Amino acid sequence: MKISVIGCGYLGAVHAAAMAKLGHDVIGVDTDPLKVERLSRGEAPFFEPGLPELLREGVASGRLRFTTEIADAGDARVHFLAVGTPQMADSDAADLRFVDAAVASLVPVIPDDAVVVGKSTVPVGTAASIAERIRAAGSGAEVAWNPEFLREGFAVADTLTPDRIVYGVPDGGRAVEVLDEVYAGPLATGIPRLVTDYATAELVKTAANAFLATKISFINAMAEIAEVVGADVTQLADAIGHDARIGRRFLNAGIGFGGGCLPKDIRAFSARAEELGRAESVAFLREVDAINLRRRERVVELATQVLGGSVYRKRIVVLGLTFKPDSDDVRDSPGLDIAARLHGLGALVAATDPQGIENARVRHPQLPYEADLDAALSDADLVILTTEWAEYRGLDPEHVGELVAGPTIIDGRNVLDPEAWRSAGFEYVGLGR
Ligand SMILES: NC(=O)c1ccc[n+]([C@@H]2O[C@H](COP(=O)([O-])OP(=O)(O)OC[C@H]3O[C@@H](n4cnc5c(N)ncnc54)[C@H](O)[C@@H]3O)[C@@H](O)[C@H]2O)c1
Ligand SMILES: O=c1ccn([C@@H]2O[C@H](COP(=O)(O)OP(=O)(O)O[C@H]3O[C@H](CO)[C@@H](O)[C@H](O)[C@H]3O)[C@@H](O)[C@H]2O)c(=O)[nH]1
Repeated sequence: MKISVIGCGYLGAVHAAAMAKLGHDVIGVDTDPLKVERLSRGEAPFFEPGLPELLREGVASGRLRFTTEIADAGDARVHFLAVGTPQMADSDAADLRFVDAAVASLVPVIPDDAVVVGKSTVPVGTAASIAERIRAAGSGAEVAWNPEFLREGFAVADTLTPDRIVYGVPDGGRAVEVLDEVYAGPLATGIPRLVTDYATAELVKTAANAFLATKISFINAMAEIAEVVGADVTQLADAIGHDARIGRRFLNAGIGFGGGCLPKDIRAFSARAEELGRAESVAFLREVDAINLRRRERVVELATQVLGGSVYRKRIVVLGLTFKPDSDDVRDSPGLDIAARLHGLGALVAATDPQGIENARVRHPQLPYEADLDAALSDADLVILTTEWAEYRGLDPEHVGELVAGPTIIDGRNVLDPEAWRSAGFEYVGLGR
């Protein structure tokens, strides 16, 4: 089937390449000419494991093309909307200007039998209002909402073999049939598919991210208590996680969640609930956000403590600037935020990351970056692990001990073996343990 994907960022580029892998004829549309140029050469414009191979394969097969011209996508049967929905600069609400612009550019170039499929994460009510706009413009194109649940770092596998596929569709339309054809490959393997209305589909996505964020803040709240009484939050998580009703996943306490999704999505949900007169229904999400942001302050507090009362002029190496490993994404990254806070307090920060330095530099040009890990560690008074990249988890404490000036490490993700670091002469500080 001929498919277009509008917006080729972390979500859209992967979706476009995955649709080509499923055998479809795909055109990706993005307003950023540099991104389109790189994608057209089969190169990934960001770091995502497995994506370069998929892009190269798709472009070489002739089934995957990219353009800046929306008109080039006019003859596609299905148009996936995958543009960004960031937080507004001056409020918690989602900024829908890219969605609005994408729809406005699309409507004049598509025929009446086209299906416009939203994948971006939007406030509940958006799909219905887009459908209304399309009708008002005199187009017969149908709108469906098909939220995306991929995780960065696992985006390719999550797209090709998702846990579930959700369609929000209008009654009596053709979208279900068309989407079943798009996803025939994954559906044939037995992946659950749920068909519902627009509002439910939009809320499924928002609710999923709200639940995940709540789970992380719950365990971080337990970490705050554990810190006071000398308990170990990782053992607590293991113990409660054995209860299948609770589950161990997403119970890793540490410096909290970041990224281009969970933080802005819970805030947008709160803002939308307020508009709907239901602020109190999700008031707990404000607390989830507050607990999460407190973890960053806590790390600065711990750094100050272990350095004898001040970080001023102390050499601190921050290991990890991306919001999670196996991604170059630094949007709302706790590690980068902590590095910037410490720098602001006069610490001599060495900020390092295997993939994120380039993006971090754009957001925080004032920070000193050091790409070489050993050079970053040299003469440090304090090491802080902020992103659990494999190379940081696998650090040899003896080797690090030879490089640093002061053997103290704050394990912001609780992923290191405290005993191994203590035996190498380090003061090991975990979060909530
Ligand atoms: N990143 C993820 O892991 C992920 C997962 C699930 C859902 N989402 C949701 O998907 C959406 C996109 O997120 P992202 O992380 O890919 O964002 P992104 O910023 O990486 O990508 C958005 C892309 O859209 C392009 N764009 C903006 N306006 C356009 C227009 N009018 N026409 C064509 N292209 C346009 C931008 O140039 C950019 O390349 C968001 O709603 C997000 O919440 C993201
Ligand atoms: O136990 C945990 C698990 C995660 N995190 C942090 O939470 C953040 C988000 O992690 P993750 O959810 O794996 O990353 P994303 O790629 O942002 O994916 C989330 O956001 C996407 C965009 O909406 C959704 O599609 C995914 O389903 C949802 O998991 C990261 O900073 C992690 O370090 C923790 O602190 N503790």
